[in-house]
Order: sequence, then C-alpha cells, then structure tokens
Amino acid sequence: MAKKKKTTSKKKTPRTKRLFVLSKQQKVLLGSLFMLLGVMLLFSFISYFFTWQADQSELGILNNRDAPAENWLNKFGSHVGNFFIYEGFGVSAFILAVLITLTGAYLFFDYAKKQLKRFWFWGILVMIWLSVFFGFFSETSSLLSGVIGYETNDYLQDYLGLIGTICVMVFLAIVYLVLRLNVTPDKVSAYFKSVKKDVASDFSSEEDTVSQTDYEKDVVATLVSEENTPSELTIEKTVEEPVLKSDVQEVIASEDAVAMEVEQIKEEDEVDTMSKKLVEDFGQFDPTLELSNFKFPSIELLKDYTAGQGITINQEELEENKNRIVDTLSNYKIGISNIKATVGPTVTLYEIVPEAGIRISKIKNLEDDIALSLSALGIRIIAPIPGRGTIGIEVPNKNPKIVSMRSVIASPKFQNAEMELPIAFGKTISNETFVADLAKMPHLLMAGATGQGKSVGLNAILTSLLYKKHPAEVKFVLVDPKKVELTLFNKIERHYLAKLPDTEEAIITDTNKVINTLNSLCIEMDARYDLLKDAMVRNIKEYNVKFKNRKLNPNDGHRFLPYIVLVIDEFADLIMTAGKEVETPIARLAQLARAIGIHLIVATQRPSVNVITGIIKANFPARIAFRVTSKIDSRTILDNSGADQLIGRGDMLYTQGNDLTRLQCAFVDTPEVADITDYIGSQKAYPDAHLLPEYVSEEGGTTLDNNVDERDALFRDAAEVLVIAQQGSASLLQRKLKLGYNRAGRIIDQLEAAGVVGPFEGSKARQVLVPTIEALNQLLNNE
Ligand SMILES: Nc1ncnc2c1ncn2[C@@H]1O[C@H](COP(=O)(O)OP(=O)(O)OP(=O)(O)O)[C@@H](O)[C@H]1O
Repeated sequence: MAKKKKTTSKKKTPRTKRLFVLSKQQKVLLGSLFMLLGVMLLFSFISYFFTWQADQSELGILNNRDAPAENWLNKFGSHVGNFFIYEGFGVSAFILAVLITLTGAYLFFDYAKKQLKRFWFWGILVMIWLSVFFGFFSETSSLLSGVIGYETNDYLQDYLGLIGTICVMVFLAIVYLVLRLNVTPDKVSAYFKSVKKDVASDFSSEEDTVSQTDYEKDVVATLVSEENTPSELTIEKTVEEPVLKSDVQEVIASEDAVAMEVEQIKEEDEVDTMSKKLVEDFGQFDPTLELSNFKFPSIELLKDYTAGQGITINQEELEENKNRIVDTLSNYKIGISNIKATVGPTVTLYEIVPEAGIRISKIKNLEDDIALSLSALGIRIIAPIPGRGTIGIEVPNKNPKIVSMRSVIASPKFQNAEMELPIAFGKTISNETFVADLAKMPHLLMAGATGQGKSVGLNAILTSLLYKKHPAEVKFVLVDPKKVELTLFNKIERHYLAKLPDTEEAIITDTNKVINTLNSLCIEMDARYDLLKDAMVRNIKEYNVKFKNRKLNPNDGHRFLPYIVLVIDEFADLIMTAGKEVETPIARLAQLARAIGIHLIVATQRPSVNVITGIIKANFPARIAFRVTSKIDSRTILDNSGADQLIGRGDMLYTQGNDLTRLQCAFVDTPEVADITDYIGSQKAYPDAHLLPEYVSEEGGTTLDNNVDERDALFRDAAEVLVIAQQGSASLLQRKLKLGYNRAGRIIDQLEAAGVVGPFEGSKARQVLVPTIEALNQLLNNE
C-alpha cells in the first residue's frame, strides 16, 4: 500500500510543482484573492445562521435582481451559505472558509507549502467527520450537520446501527488523535499526572481518581517490565519502533515525501531519549567495571634521585662560561649586546643578543670554535631561537642532575593533564616538566646510539601510561627482539598487554610472530574502522563516548575500544631480517591507525636510511633523538643536525613538526619498573591478555587438514563441550577440560576442519555448526 501511495505521489509531484511555480507578484495577487474569498465566506457563513430561514423562504431570490437577500453578503452570501452549510457540511463548513483564508495567507507571505497541504488533508477529513458527527443531532438543528453529514450518518446507521456508527466515529477520532496530534497513552497519563499534582486538592471526583490510578498502574507495569529486560533488548526495541512509526506516518502523509524529513528527526530523538533512559536506569557504561578495584601504582614506588640535590646554580661556572663565550666571539669580531643564562638539569642555555649588523650564519659557523674554547662536548647553537629573537648556546653543566621519573609523574602538569595518552618525557632546558599526548603525535620514532638512554626512554613512556590509564583503556603490544629490555612487563600481561590468540608469551621476540602481529593489528584496524563507520563517528574518542552513553548496541558487534600502543624496541633488527614484510604493515598502520586509536612507538639504534625508510619516516611526525654518532644519523632522524652534539644519558631532542625541543629524559631504573609491574601484576587481572584478531599467514600457519588420526585425544570431549554450550571458544575448552591455551587452540582448529565449529570471527566466539549431540555423533561416526 505504501508503495502504491508513493508512486501516486511521485506522479503528482511534477504537476503540483508546475502549478506552484509562480512569480512573487502572482503569489501576492493570488494570496490576497484567496484571503478575501475566505473572509467573504466567513462572513457569509456567520450571517447565514441568522438569515437562512428568511432567505430560504424567498425562493428564487437568486434569479430576481430586485429581491434583496437578508445575508450580509446578499445573494452571494445566501447562496454559498446554502450550498456549503445547508446542503453541504453544516457548521463544519467554517473549516473550509478557514482553509481558503489560510491558503491565501500562505501564498501572500510565501510560506512553505508542505504544511498547507497537510492542513488541507486533515482539515477536509475533520470537516467530514464533524458533519457526520453532528448528523446524530440533526433532529435538533438541521444546520449543524448539513445534508451531507446527515445523509452519511443516516446511511451508516442503516447499515451499522447506532452503536456501530458510534464505534466507527470513535475509531476515526482515535486515528486523528494518534496520527495527527501524536497523542499516546503515555502522554495522556503524563498529562493526568501533572494535572493531578497541580490540582490535587480540587481533584475530588472518585471516578476520575480510579481511572487515573489505572493509568498509573499501567505505566508502572511497563516500567517494571522494561527494567527486567536486558539492556540490549530494550535497545533493539527502540531501533524498531521509530521505523515502524515513520512508515505509518509516511503512508498517511503520502501527499509528499517531505514528511520523511520531519520523522527522521523524531527517530533520532527517540533513540536519544532511549539511550538517555538506559543511562538513567543503568548509568553510563563503565569500561573499568570488571577491574573496578584496580589501584594505580603509588608514586612511592618511584625513587627520588634528586632528593636533596635540586637544581643548584653554580655561579662560578656560569661566569666562567659566559666569559669564554664573549671572548671567543670577540676573537671573531662579534660583539654581544646582552647575554642571559637559563640553567636546566643537564645543560645551561646562554641566550645572546648580538650587536646590530652581525650575521647569524657567522655565529652558527663558530660552533666548533666555541666548543673548543669552552672545552666541552655537546655544545649546540640555535641560531636564532624561534620566536625569541636571540641566539642560543647550550652548554652542558659540569654536574648534570638526574631528572627522576618520580618528579615528572608527581608534577601538576602531568597529574592534571587532560590528554588521551599523556606521556611525561622529562624536563625542558628551563626545568619545566614536558608532557605530550601520544594520541596527538600520533606515532613516535625514537633513535639513539647504544647506551644513550633509549630503553630508559621507552620505560619512561610506558610508566607514564601505567600511572595514568586503567587496564581497560590502553593495551600494549610489545616487540622486543633483544629479548631483555621489556621482559619486566610480562607481569602485567593480563592487565595491559595484547597478544595473538595462539601465542603463549605476550612479549614478542620472534620476527615471524612480529609479522603476524602487525598484520593482525591491520585486521583490528580495519574492524575498528567498520565499527566507527557504523557508529557514524570520526574517531575512537567519539566512538567510546557514544558507547559509554549506551548509544551503540553490543549485539551489533560494538564494544569499548581500548587504545593500543605498539612498541618496537629494535626496529633495525626487524627490518634487516624481514624487510618489506615488516615495513608494509607498519607503514599501513602508521598511515591509517591514528583515528582508531592504534599508536606506534618505534625505536632503533641505527637511524640509517635503509632502516628508517622514506615511507616510514613520512608517517612518523613525532621523533625523538638521543645522542647519535654522526651528523648524517641526526639528519635521518630529525631532518636536522644536533643529535650528534647531545651529551648522552637521556639528553634528547624532541620534534613534532618543525621545532626542536631539548629535553632531559626522565630516569626510571629497572628495579623501579619491576616494582610497578609487581604492584600491578599482584592485583586481580582479566582472564587473559587482550586478544588481537587471528592472522593466518599465507604460507603455513594453521593447517585445516581434517586428518582423523592426528586428532587430539580430547577431540571428542571438546566437541561435546562446545556443542552443549553452543559456543565455539578456546577459553571455554581451557576451563572445562583444563587445557593449556595452545592445546585448546589446536583442538579448535581440528574442530573447524571437521566442520563442528565455524571459522575465526575476530573477538567473537566461533559459531557452532552442529546443533545437538546426536547430530555430532552422526557427523563424527560417518567420517
Ligand atoms: N634519563 C637518564 N638520566 C640519567 N641517566 C640515564 C638516562 N637514560 C639513560 N641513562 C644512563 O645510560 C645508561 C644506558 O641507558 P639505556 O640502557 O637506556 O641505553 P640504550 O640506548 O637503551 O642502550 P642499548 O641500545 O644498548 O639498549 C643507563 O644505564 C643509565 O645509567
């Protein structure tokens, strides 16, 4: 039916359009004509009620020009009144006059016609209904219903009887109330409730009270039944309801397709209110609920290396250095008008303002000479310091201070950081804590010669995240080909680490596994993009907010998405052994993974061009350089020299675009990391590490040979467990049959080959293809 209506409305549209393509002037003229006609009708109708008897008795007045009529609009009024009221629709003919006036007003003021069409549609229906309704009272006054109303009413009564006719009329009235005025039982009860509150004292009629309580009971009953149903079900209901409703409305308002526009807005509203209701009933979704008692590590676990030290300013050293700088420059005939020193933890920055007319490049070229005269390594000249209008000379302090992780973690800057993935790298040259958001970087490349502080830097990054993010919010994928650096994090495997389903160790040390993991992350990335598309959001942050507000249905595959941070400790080693196989997925992830919350941190000892290839470099805007051995290496990593002049031991340069910032990396020692991971590891954990989607490499991988002889001894038991539970998950087998993960995984593969369970479906459990134990017996006995 809906389709039929649609096609008719389609056919009508061009004609209607042609009719309404009027110039502004035409609209004004036509509008005033209609308005005046409407007003004339109104006057005619009103006066008809007083004059109709007189005029009607003078039959033939229309033809006789000399015989005046009593109606205010004379013969015209008398005639139209007679036609529309007496022979037509009775009192309800006024609706017609109002509709014509309204049409005039709409044309005159050039309002949208969509609304007008609706007025006409419903107006005519109401007019007919009223005249038929007044047909019941036509005995009292024949003018009330008009001939049409009376006859129709009489006709209906002849066939349906009085009660039947009343029922039909009541039903039509309900149709009008529901479709046009959107009246629903809920609204009526809500209205009654408010009325009850307002005039509680005046509300004494017993009958009314009884009916009201009935309403209340109904409402309470529906609320209770809603509370008892699981949240998912309620969501489904909400999704369905508006669709049905809009269908009905579309049919009714079939005159034009515009009704759809209005309904769409309503549909959203309803989902909104439903999710609000869910949030009101169950609260926002809390991803941390499963580990709600999780305690973040305390600051006491970190050592305070600076205790009692502080930054001491060695006046003598400062004076000495200043004099040497001034002397060296004056040897080259460079005068200084001003000099200022900022003492940092490991280096002091001398900012000089050269006298007018000195070329900056001249000072820059004197780098080595100044270093020689100061007899110090690690002099770096910044000419000019961006945005300061001065030239900076960084000179290492004789007694560098360690920046302890404790001091940066405890700093208000880190504690109050409103960032997605805050990282406290260390302190700047002016002794300020430097905090950056990994989510904004969005990927970080780290290089530095051996022993210059890379591993400490990685630990500082991971520690920062451990101090700020709940295990539900962030997961690490750790790649450590050196096999020693990240081992400590094994203890927090079931809290913070993510791994491939069929692996035992979460920390990846084997190149082949790295390739599988990277490809698996690509699968996860694609899956997350699908979820984002489905949820109509642009990034993981918006997605998670929507999920927390219960606007996304977990039954549709939606889930809370934790950030995933991939850390690769020695990239050179990987790229040398696996080349393109590693480079391609890394480049893909780096290019696309930003919006869906996968962030990469890649560290390498050898920042040469064959390790940090163009494609990798282009996708890692944030870079950190510890001390490197040559200017070329420095250029490879930073696109700038400078890293070769660092002093090591955590002295680093950070860039996230153009500016280079010199930082002293925070120092966190292995025992401290061990304490933190022990502390977290000793708390209640998830049953397993966060599982990444399975990736089966083309060559080898899982074989799906259905070889009956090679089946596991517990194959049949496992099949029965899964068929009874109708859930194809390896962890279920592990629990029920007390198996290790690998063995359970192998059995699942064998079950898949035998056709008992379906293929791997990401994080969802596999489908069980055999419905009953009998069917299973039949399947296995026939093999
Ligand atoms: N931020 C820092 N503050 C003070 N000392 C540091 C800092 N970072 C590193 N060091 C010192 O330098 C040593 C080597 O650091 P680290 O192990 O991080 O180097 P690396 O670059 O990882 O070396 P490799 O590549 O050989 O693993 C540390 O044991 C420590 O003594």
